[in-house]
Amino acid sequence: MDAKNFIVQTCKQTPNYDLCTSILRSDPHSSDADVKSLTFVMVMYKLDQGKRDIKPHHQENPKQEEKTPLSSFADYYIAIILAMFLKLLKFSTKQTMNKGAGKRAFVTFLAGNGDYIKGVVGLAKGLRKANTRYPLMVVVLPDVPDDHRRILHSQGCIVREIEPVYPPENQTKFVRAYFVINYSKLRLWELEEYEKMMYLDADIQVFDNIDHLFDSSIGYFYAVMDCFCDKEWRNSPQFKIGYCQQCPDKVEWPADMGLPPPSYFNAGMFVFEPNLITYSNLLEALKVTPTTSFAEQDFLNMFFKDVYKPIPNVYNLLLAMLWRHPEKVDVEKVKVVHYSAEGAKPWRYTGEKENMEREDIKMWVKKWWEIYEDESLDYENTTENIVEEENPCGGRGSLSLTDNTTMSLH
Ligand SMILES: O=c1ccn([C@@H]2O[C@H](COP(=O)(O)OP(=O)(O)O)[C@@H](O)[C@H]2O)c(=O)[nH]1
Ligand SMILES: OC[C@H]1O[C@H](O[C@@H]2[C@@H](O)[C@H](O)[C@@H](O)[C@H](O)[C@@H]2O)[C@H](O)[C@@H](O)[C@H]1O
Repeated sequence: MDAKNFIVQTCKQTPNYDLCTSILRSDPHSSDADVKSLTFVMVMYKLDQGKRDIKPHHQENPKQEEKTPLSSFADYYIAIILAMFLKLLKFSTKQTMNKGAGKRAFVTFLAGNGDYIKGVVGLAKGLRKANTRYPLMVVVLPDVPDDHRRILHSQGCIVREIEPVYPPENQTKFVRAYFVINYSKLRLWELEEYEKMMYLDADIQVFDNIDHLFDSSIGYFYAVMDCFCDKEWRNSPQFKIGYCQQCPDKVEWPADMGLPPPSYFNAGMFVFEPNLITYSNLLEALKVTPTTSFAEQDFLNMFFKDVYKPIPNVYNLLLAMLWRHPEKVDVEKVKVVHYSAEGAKPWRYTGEKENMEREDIKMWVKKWWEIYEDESLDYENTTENIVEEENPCGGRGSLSLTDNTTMSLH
């Protein structure tokens, strides 16, 4: 924000906009000042003006009775100015603090003009039903059509366009060709206006409030451990020897293969802190990292391996766990379901694919549809979209000397 606009924005918070802007613009120091400096300019002007106002009445040798009223007036005058200073300082601190401090949001990713839009709408309604306090941002690639964007807006989503991120040219075939678009998830770290975010794939549904995950300690990357048992892992050393991190004692990792792989997370759900330095490091690392079967998921596991903290699978139940590791699943406690198994996408579900005829799969698909089709969960039918009453006092941060700012000069 340029200095001129900064002065305008700052002076809008004071009781006398015109006086404020004329004072600040008259001082050469204002050209590149921040709010605190602008406040200082204001205070010094007022104090100086106050002395001038008082001076003409001030005789060379004021009579004693005159001196007392004048000095008490000066004290009162200074009290007003300093009260303004403190209020403006508090306002400016809040402004500084607002840059990402405390701001939180869920975020999902949408690419193409296909049917994943239904997944995002379902997710938006599920989060609403779970009474989350936080908004859902949808980062969209340029190929997401306007009508899909309109749908997202109509469901109360924050829609943010991002440019795709592509990995270096490489011969590796991804397990699914479209996984190449998932490298665009790296743009999430650019969202520095937020202090902490929770990423959720569009094929995820949230059935219970998980806001508490935002309170996790900073400096770590939180996600649920994945499973290596699906045939899509057939080219991996883990799959070839029947090893899975979900049951490390079932098939021990052979000593002659070195150390077992570090804990590996599913990249369909994670809690992270947007940060431009991390973002830059991610893009730099991507340039020199050969691509692998699970695309950005493999890359993110490599990049965050030293700060990754596994969280319980109730926060991202991969449906394949129901038949791969049923002993690790407590259905009653599940909060988040990830419809990642082949044939499990609710909006495409036919029940024909392997394991899709299971009763528990049918139950989870039915629960997804119940939310998706619940019109009471549409943004337009909820109280969220009632515009907040304009603050009769002129909005947040308005500077008013009548505020209960008490100050002692002693
Ligand atoms: O055509 C597509 C394919 C994928 N995605 C996004 O990429 C995520 C990961 O893809 P997918 O869910 O198919 O992977 P899975 O979790 O099933 O492995 C999806 O959830 C969507 O958010 C998308 O927006 N459009
Ligand atoms: O681009 C790689 C993807 O890798 C992950 O999906 C995989 C993973 O879960 C495997 O373990 C399963 O076997 C497989 O079916 C599934 O597609 C993420 O869910 C997705 O968001 C995305 O990062």
